[in-house]
Amino acid sequence: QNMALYKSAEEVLTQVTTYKSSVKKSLFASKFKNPKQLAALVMETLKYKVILEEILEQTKLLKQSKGVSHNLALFLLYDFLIGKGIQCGGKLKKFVSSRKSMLNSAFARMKIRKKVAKNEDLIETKHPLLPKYLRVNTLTTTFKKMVVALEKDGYSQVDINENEIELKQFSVDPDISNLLVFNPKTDLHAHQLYKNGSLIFQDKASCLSAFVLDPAPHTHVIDACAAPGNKTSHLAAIMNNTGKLFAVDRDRDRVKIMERQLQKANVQNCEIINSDFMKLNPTDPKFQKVECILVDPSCSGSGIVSRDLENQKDTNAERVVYSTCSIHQEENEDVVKSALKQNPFFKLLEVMPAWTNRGIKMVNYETQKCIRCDPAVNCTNGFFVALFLHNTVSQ
Ligand SMILES: C[S@@+](CC[C@H](N)C(=O)[O-])C[C@H]1O[C@@H](n2cnc3c(N)ncnc32)[C@H](O)[C@@H]1O
Repeated sequence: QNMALYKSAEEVLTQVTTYKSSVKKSLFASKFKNPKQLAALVMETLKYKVILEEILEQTKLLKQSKGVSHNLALFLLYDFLIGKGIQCGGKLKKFVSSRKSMLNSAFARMKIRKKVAKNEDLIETKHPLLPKYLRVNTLTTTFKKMVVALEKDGYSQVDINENEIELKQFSVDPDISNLLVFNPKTDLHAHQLYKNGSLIFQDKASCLSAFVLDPAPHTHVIDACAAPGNKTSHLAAIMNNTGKLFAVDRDRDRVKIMERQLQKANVQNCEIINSDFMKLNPTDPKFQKVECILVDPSCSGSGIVSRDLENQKDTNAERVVYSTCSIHQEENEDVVKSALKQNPFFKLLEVMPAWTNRGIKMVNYETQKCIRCDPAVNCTNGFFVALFLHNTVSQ
């Protein structure tokens, strides 16, 4: 009895760790008869996940288990060591109780090592700090001038792992041009180079969208969900203020912020359009030369991409980037799949082949051509980027 509790918790965690859903959504979708009990077990176990993983590793528990998965073992360990005790009988209870002393002593050793008396003190509340990324705005300065200015100010350029950068040091990002990496505690908000628009705070993940779209100089580009304009000014920098940028956003307040930001960044090739992108008329003559579109919506629940791409039957769009700051498959690969289904005249192009963290492969769809970012793996915020190319365009 109550074996179903652990099995349901295992299902929830598997959904979450394979990026299929969020904790809340998969708890909600679970059919387990006592949702409160399930939620409590899942949430409590997640709090201790890091140390439970350590115990799993040290005791090599999974090597001795038949039919107990990694995720299931986490819940059993939580309940046995920290929670209410194992809440079921049968195989699972036996699995744990026959290893009682080994587990208890591994847990005791860990507490001594970490110098904690209470279980609560084992909870990892601190997320690892991400490095601070600043993009050099080539519309107001050059990369060389920026390096000289920073060095003059006591910063030294280093060539080390992004996690090891100290205060007053910076490195050049190996993937994205004109991106500098600083220690997480660096604060340049009061610095002249930030105030005059030469340095723009922009996480590496967020720089990937414009970098991947990579519009050639003189092209016409739509940034469909543009405010507050970080990617817009990045696009303008890549195009060196040539061609034409349409920065669209439906939120008036955010558009106002964008106006200021674009001015500060010396963006000169941009027309701001305060509108729902879906309501734009794709046959409007002013969009006829549009070749590239960047879609960076706050939430893809609206299925915005599929319809965006459909709209493009009437324009000349060749390259479309879809990016999100979500790690969930339903907002990423699932959206890409349905966009491709509805728009067979677009195909996926491989984004940054050397990037190892790829999109989740889906049957019949090459979603591994997309890329993902993960705080733990890539030292950036969570992110997803897909690049679509019109079939008629050669790569
Ligand atoms: C993630 S933010 C964009 C961030 C921006 N690309 C940047 O890098 O600074 C999403 C934006 O999409 C806008 N948005 C969402 N749906 C939209 C739609 N249908 N038409 C226009 N803007 C939309 C929101 O108002 C919000 O400002």
